[in-house]
Amino acid sequence: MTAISVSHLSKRFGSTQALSDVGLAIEPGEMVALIGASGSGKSTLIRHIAGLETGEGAASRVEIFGVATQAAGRLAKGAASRRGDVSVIFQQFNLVARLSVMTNVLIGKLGRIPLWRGTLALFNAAEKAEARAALARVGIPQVTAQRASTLSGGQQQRAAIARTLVQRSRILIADEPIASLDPASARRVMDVLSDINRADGITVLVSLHQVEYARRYFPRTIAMRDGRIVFDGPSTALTNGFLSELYGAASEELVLPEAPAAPHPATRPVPGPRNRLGALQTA
Ligand SMILES: Nc1ncnc2c1ncn2[C@@H]1O[C@H](COP(=O)(O)OP(=O)(O)OP(=O)(O)O)[C@@H](O)[C@H]1O
Repeated sequence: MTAISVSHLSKRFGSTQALSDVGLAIEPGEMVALIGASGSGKSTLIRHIAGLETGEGAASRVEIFGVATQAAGRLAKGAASRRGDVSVIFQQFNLVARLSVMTNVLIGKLGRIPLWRGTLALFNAAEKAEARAALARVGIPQVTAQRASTLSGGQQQRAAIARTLVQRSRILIADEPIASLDPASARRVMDVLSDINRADGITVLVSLHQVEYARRYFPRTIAMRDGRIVFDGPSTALTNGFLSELYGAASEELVLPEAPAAPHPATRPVPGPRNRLGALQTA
């Protein structure tokens, strides 16, 4: 059964056509990159898949594991119960700053931020052990008792991933999770996402600006431009030459300057000097 199915999804904001007849299908256990220049519609598509917005048009439809979460511009009955299957990590605002990391992770058990905020008393020992194990799994066991506001950007992303593990969602969607991270932190976050995809079979969809990360970590890439999907296939096909064909001048936003048009740079060093994150070093 398909994990994420989107068909004929369109969305307009005023005069901006943010999504135009978008269709895609992602199978369980896939790890898929969603790339595109700024404003191409990545976040809007993610919000629709997550059930945070509804599309337009009689034929528009989003299904999660075969169950419609929205159709013809309306949230479907039972959509709320499907939300637990999908965790979304945003670039910022993933954690409640003044709560401990532990509490933030345990919030995954509730699926929402509790009104009572700030107490661990409602969780039992097994749940706390699960949260600790999740934090160890993402490589930050030492921050368990710290306030979320004290974490670095990369640690915040990893704590958000730990919360997803505790929530036991079958689909993890991350919207630009590495956009504001230094290259080493970005790689750690990507390594954690790869690990939970491979080891736990969690379906992972990640939006990115930088195609180098898509090539390195994702077997499949979906590329958007002006609200449309312009490519959906193996990331190895996204050579710099092909990206230039797809995006024209906008490809500069996606490709490291001077990066080689290698089919799979994971096997080759990338000598590109800097992108907006800084120097991207090879692993
Ligand atoms: N709530 C909104 N109101 C008006 N316009 C919006 C709204 N949300 C998105 N848009 C517009 O829709 C288009 C797609 O935006 P979206 O945020 O999906 O792009 P994106 O690919 O995620 O960009 P970025 O990489 O910069 O985050 C943009 O032109 C944006 O300005």
